[in-house]
Amino acid sequence: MTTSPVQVRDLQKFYGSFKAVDGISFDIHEGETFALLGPNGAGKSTTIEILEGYRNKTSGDVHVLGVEPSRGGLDWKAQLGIVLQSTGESGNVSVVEQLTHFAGYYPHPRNVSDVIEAVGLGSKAKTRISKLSGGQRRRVDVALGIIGRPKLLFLDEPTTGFDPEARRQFWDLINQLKAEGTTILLTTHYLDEAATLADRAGVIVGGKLVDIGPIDAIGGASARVPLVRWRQDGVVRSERTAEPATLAARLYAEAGGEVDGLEITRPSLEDIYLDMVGNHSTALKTAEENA
Ligand SMILES: Nc1ncnc2c1ncn2[C@@H]1O[C@H](COP(=O)(O)OP(=O)(O)OP(=O)(O)O)[C@@H](O)[C@H]1O
Repeated sequence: MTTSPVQVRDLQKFYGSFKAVDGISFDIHEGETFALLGPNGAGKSTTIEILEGYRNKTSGDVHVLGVEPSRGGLDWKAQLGIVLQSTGESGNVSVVEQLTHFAGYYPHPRNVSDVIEAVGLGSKAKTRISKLSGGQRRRVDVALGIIGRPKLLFLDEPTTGFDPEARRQFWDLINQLKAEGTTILLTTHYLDEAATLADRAGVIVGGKLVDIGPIDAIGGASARVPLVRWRQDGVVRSERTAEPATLAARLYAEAGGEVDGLEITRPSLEDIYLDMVGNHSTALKTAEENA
C-alpha cells in the first residue's frame, strides 16, 4: 500500500495560550489537488508552514513525503515546491537570471525558458525583478515554486494580485502540473479557483477542520438544494427544492404559459462556503462568550 504524501493527525499549534491550529487531521493523496479554505486567521498558513518545515508544531503527527518536516534534509526539500503567501521577489537580477540561479539547486529542474513562458513572463524574461509589477512578481514566485519539478507543491494564495487573464493562465499551468502527477496543496480566498482546481477541500474555522471532502460535496447535500425564483403579481417569490423542474412545470401550468422572471440556480461553492463559515463563526463566538 502506498502512503499518502501528506499525513496530518491531530495537529495543534499554540501561540502562548492562543490555539491557532486546534487538532486537525487530513491526508492528501498522491496526484491530488487539495484546497485548504477558511477565513483570515483560520490557521491555514500556520498549517502549511508546519508541513513545509518552516514552523514547529505544538503536538500531533505530521508526515510529508514520509518525513517529519522539522527533520527534513536537503534531499527532502528538493522534492517540495513552495509558493509562500508573500515573498514578492524584488531582487536586482532579471527574471531569467533568478530562475537559472534557483534551477541550479535542484537535481532535475525544468527548462527555465519553458517555465518563464508558462507563467506568462516571456516578454519580461530579461527585465529586472525590481521593475516588475506586483502581479508579475507573484508570477516569479510561482515560477520559483515549480522550477525544481516538485513532487509536492504548496501554493499559499498563489494568485493574489493577478489580473483575470493571468489567473486563467495560472489555472492552465496548474492543470498541466496535475496532468504530470504533481500533488498540490492550495490555499485561496477565490472560491471559483478552488472549485476549478481542487479535487477535495478542507474548511478550517478558528483552527478546527469543520468540513472535508470532494469539492462537489462540501457543505453536504442539503446545502446544494437548488433555488427557484419567479415573479408573481410583481413580487419576487422563491423556493428551495430538490425537484426544481417539477416546481417550474407547476408554475407554468398555473400561469397558463411562460412564468415571469423564472430562474433556477444552484448554490456555488462560494455560497455554500459563506453559509458554513458564517454558522461556525457564530457558534465559536457564542461558545467564547459563554466560556
Ligand atoms: N507568530 C505568531 N504569533 C502569534 N500569533 C500568530 C503568529 N502567526 C499567526 N498567528 C495567529 O494565528 C492565527 C492563524 O494565522 P494564519 O496565518 O495561520 O491564518 P490564515 O488562515 O493563513 O489567514 P489568512 O487567510 O489571513 O492568510 C491568527 O489569529 C494569527 O493572528
